[in-house]
Amino acid sequence: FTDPRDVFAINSLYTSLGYPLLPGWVPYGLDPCGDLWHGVLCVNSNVTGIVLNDSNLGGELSEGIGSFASIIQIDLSNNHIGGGIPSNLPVTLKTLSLSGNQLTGSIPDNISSLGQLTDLSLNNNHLNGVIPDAFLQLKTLINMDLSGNSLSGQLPPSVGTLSSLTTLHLQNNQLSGILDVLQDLALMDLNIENNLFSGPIPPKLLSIPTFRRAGNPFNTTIIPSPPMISPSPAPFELSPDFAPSLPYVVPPGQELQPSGRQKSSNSTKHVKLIAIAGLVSLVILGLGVCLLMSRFCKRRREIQKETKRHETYDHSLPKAKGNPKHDQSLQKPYYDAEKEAGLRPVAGNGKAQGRNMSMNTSEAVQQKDVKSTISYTDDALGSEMESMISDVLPPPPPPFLQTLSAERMVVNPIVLPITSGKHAMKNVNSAEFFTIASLQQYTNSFSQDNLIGGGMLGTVYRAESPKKLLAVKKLDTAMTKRQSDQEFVEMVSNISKLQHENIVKLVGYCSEHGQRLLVYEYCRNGTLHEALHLDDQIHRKLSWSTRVRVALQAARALEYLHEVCQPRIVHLNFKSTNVLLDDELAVHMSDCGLAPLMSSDSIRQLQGSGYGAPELELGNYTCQSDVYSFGVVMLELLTGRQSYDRSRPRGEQLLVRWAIPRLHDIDALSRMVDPSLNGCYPSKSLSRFADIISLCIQSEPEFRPPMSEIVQNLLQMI
Ligand SMILES: Nc1ncnc2c1ncn2[C@@H]1O[C@H](COP(=O)(O)OP(=O)(O)OP(=O)(O)O)[C@@H](O)[C@H]1O
Repeated sequence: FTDPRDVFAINSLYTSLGYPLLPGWVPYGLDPCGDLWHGVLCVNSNVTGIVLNDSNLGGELSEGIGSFASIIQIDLSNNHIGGGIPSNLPVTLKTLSLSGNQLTGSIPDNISSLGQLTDLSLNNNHLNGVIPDAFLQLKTLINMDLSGNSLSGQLPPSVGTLSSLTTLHLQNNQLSGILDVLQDLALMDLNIENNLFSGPIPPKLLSIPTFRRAGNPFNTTIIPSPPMISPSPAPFELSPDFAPSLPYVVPPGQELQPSGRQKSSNSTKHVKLIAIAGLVSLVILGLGVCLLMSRFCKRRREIQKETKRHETYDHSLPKAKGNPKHDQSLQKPYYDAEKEAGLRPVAGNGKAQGRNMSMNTSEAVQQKDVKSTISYTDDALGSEMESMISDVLPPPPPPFLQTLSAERMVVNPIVLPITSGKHAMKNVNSAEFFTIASLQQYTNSFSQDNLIGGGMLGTVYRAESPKKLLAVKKLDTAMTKRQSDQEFVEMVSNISKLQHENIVKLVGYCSEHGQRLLVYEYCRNGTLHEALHLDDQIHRKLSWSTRVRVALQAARALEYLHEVCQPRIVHLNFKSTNVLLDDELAVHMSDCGLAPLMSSDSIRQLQGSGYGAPELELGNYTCQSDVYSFGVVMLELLTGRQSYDRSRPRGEQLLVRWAIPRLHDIDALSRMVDPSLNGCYPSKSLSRFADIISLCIQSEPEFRPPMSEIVQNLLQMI
């Protein structure tokens, strides 16, 4: 008979996976080895492996798998397993492959106990949080793949002790910091693409046979080496993170030497290649500058024409802009500024023009302030010029064809438009373009301290810009890769047009180095989910009338998307975590206009969360699907229960299923009200609230009322 510890472990796994149909497997089976369960490898009476990759498994992994006595291989890759990674993995494991699932949460600390592990594949899941500092004992680990998740933070120091590691894949995460910790590893294959690593790249990494690193904002710091002032100096030394995007030209006859102390021919070749790439970038940049300048000239001519027209036909000023006086004051500064700055459209060298531009002090200060976050309006030519100058030709002097002095020189990170496609690097409607460097600065390199939370689409950070507090949503690359640059900018453009007091305002966006981020106004009081289920202090403030008001404001936001916007917008992810609250507990709905990013997987996840309307299962969703989700949020407000709560008894886990039969029975209804309200609600109001819910959560979408009707009903209650 199979070892009882293995029997217990495999049965608990079978249960948590939801008893999938697998040849030979039976619930509570006693002899998986003897009964030849499919995918179960045994030696005598011990389970040594479970290999069920690509088996269409769902459910979750159970903590019980820690009981396997001598298992050495678990391969459950390419299934649909959700939930977290168990915190007590069997210590005998050599291979753990959970890639291509829907695992969430963070990598557990207890991987530190897997002292015999050789292969770890957790790639292509939804893991988030930092990589734990838990690799000290993993001396036998050869291959590690954590790519395609939402891992953030810096690489922990113990990664540097993985002495057997040859393959490390970390691409498509949100990892940040420097790479020093990797420099002494015996890596043959390193992929760190599409993260937020910053430079400099340790020189040793450049000799890794396969080293892929695109899509990281490595800084462009150029630091001449100490030998510059020593008796036998190298001509100059470039930091090895000398990115192709840095416009630099190698002076003839001079040799580039990587900042590593030994000069290997390999790395010299590398640097030469990089220098050539730099030259190409220079040409592209030059062309870009000319293009921008010619655009600027064209725009200026247009504005001059427009102004003339306005001067002649004052009545043609748009009414919305208020009185003509105000409009004049709007127009004047940029002409004055232009005059004072001595700016004239010159088709020639925009660089020199930018540098020679004389500015009065306030303009200079203004230019400094707007370096990364320049506000762009069609009217603000001066601002556009500043934007061009600071985006394309940032001070200090551009490093074009420039020989380095013996002094230490640091060129601030230059973010060039080349990698971002022609649609990026521009403000879109009211949304400012942010550089990734500026967002890094505002979020302290996307530090854990600034991490607010994360969801299906990405991770949200608190960002302190000089102007105000912001929330930066760093979109998961796995979610955004389906969208082209143009589609992304169009999406930003659409979101930026949403203007409603109950919808979170999009302040700006960033699309650089393969990363896409959305920048929103910051809401201080968290989400309705937190207020209802996590934060006792705010929960106490949620009186009945406050709840009705919250419902009304959320309803108004959805009404706006469905019935005011043209074309109408389906939110598709309406839930209490997307109802943000401000200091006055007023609603600011988030994630509006992000439906184009939702994959079928995320929609499936939505269903599991208890908010998804039944028709989502068939891939159909309309505004009426939002109405259903709205009904679920109203249920949360009424009951104080979560839409799906695993900790409750089976029949009560799914809020809708539990609530439906109770909504029409007065006694049952009063019993289901959030106990924290202590009976403080008008019973008439309660039953009207329940009636609206019943209408919203009907399974037939066409029977659900439009949001405007719900708004009216809620208004009457108030
Ligand atoms: N503008 C904001 N101001 C303050 N906090 C915010 C803001 N936007 C999001 N958050 C916080 O970040 C958390 C994560 O938000 P996000 O939208 O990424 O995930 P979610 O809505 O919880 O889940 P999902 O994206 O899967 O629907 C939210 O729960 C909220 O606490």
